[in-house]
Amino acid sequence: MDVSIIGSGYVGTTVAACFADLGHDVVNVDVDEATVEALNTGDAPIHEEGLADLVAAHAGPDGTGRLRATTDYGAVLDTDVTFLCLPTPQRDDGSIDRSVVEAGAKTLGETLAEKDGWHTVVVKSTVVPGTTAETITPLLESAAGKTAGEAFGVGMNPEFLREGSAVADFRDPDKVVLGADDERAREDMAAVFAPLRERADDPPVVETDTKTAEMVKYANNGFLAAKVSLINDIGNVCKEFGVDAYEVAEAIALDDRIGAQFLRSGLGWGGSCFPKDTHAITAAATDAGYDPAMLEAAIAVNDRQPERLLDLLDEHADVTGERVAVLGLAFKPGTDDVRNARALDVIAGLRERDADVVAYDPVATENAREHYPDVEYVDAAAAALDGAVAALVTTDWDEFAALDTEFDAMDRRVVVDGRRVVERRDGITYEGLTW
Ligand SMILES: NC(=O)c1ccc[n+]([C@@H]2O[C@H](COP(=O)([O-])OP(=O)(O)OC[C@H]3O[C@@H](n4cnc5c(N)ncnc54)[C@H](O)[C@@H]3O)[C@@H](O)[C@H]2O)c1
Ligand SMILES: O=c1ccn([C@@H]2O[C@H](COP(=O)(O)OP(=O)(O)O[C@H]3O[C@H](CO)[C@@H](O)[C@H](O)[C@H]3O)[C@@H](O)[C@H]2O)c(=O)[nH]1
Repeated sequence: MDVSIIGSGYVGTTVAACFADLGHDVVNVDVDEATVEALNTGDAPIHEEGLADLVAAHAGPDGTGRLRATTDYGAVLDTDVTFLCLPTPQRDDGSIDRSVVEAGAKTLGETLAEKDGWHTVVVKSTVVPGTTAETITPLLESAAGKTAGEAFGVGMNPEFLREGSAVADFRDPDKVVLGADDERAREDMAAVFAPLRERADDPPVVETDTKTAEMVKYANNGFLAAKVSLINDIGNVCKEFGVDAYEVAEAIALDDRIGAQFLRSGLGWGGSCFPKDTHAITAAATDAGYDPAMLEAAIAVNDRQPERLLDLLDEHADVTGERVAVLGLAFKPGTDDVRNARALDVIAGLRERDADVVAYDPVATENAREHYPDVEYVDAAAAALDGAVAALVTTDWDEFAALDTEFDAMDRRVVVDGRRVVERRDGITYEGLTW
């Protein structure tokens, strides 16, 4: 099929490259010229495992020609289905900012005014329940001067990929959720996903309406964020009793009803999704008249983990005017993304204590520099540890587990681990956040 993707960020680029790989002809539309140029030369505009190879295979001069990019919305006219993959960030009050996705829908609608024949628009952005039917569809209708269900169809297909394993997640999904308010839109979405179903060994497909599909996405992220907050809450209790939360987690994971995933306690969740999505659904629920106590508690527990790490540091070192190493800047390993990274909160706390922060991350330094330009960034963990009075472990990169004699270069060997990466050992004053 001919597929267009509006927005070529983490989701749009991954989905576009994967759709091209499934045999579709795909065009990415993005307002950012550098992104478009990168794709058209066969380069991935973002860092994701396996994405560079896929983009090189299908875009650029040496590609199959099945993937291209443009800044011109007119490109959607030659396609059958358009996926909206535009950002839906958080406003200051926590609620969802729909301005970009609305602007994109309006331009798309104006473009579809010129389309002869049927077209299906699929919202892939994460939007609060009701947005597709009550905001996007009317916007498309008024901009196109056409009626949904007659001239075009609208669907909602939430995305569950994780950063760092986005391509693998897309190729082997736990489920595909197809929300539609009319049958033809549903058929078009099913046709786009048909080759994936074949290749991925028939993952479960949930067919529903757009509002339920929207809610499934928030329920998924809310549940996972709350699961991590619950294990963090339990971990904090464990720490009070001198019990190892990881040993406890291993035992409870044997109960099938609990499961083994998302039980790594520590510094908490960051990233571009859990923080904004828990806030957005909490704000939307409150607005609708319901107080979502569990989701609010999940956010509250998460917000205090960085300060708990710093409290542990205070027990072992006065860091005023002292060099402190921060190991890890990305919100999780495998990505250069620092959006809502817990490390940024930890750095803020260290600066409040007038510490000299020296930070290291294998790939996220440049992104962190935008937040803290005057922090000292080094290109190896050993260089960060050299002369430091304490080290804080803030991202669970594998390479931190291999650190050993590098600790000898510290001025005082205090290690406060927020991610359970470093082994407790002789010669080091070691504190784990929940163990
Ligand atoms: N990042 C993830 O892991 C992830 C996973 C699942 C769902 N989501 C959801 O998917 C949506 C997109 O997220 P993302 O992380 O890919 O965003 P992103 O910020 O990485 O990318 C958005 C892209 O849209 C482009 N853009 C902005 N305005 C535009 C416009 N008017 N027309 C065309 N292009 C425009 C930007 O230049 C950028 O390339 C969000 O709703 C997010 O919550 C994200
Ligand atoms: O046991 C765990 C698991 C995760 N985390 C933290 O939780 C955050 C989120 O991790 P993860 O879910 O792996 O990454 P994301 O890329 O943010 O993916 C989430 O957010 C995406 C955007 O909505 C969804 O598509 C994914 O399904 C959902 O997992 C990170 O800070 C992790 O360090 C923990 O602290 N302990």
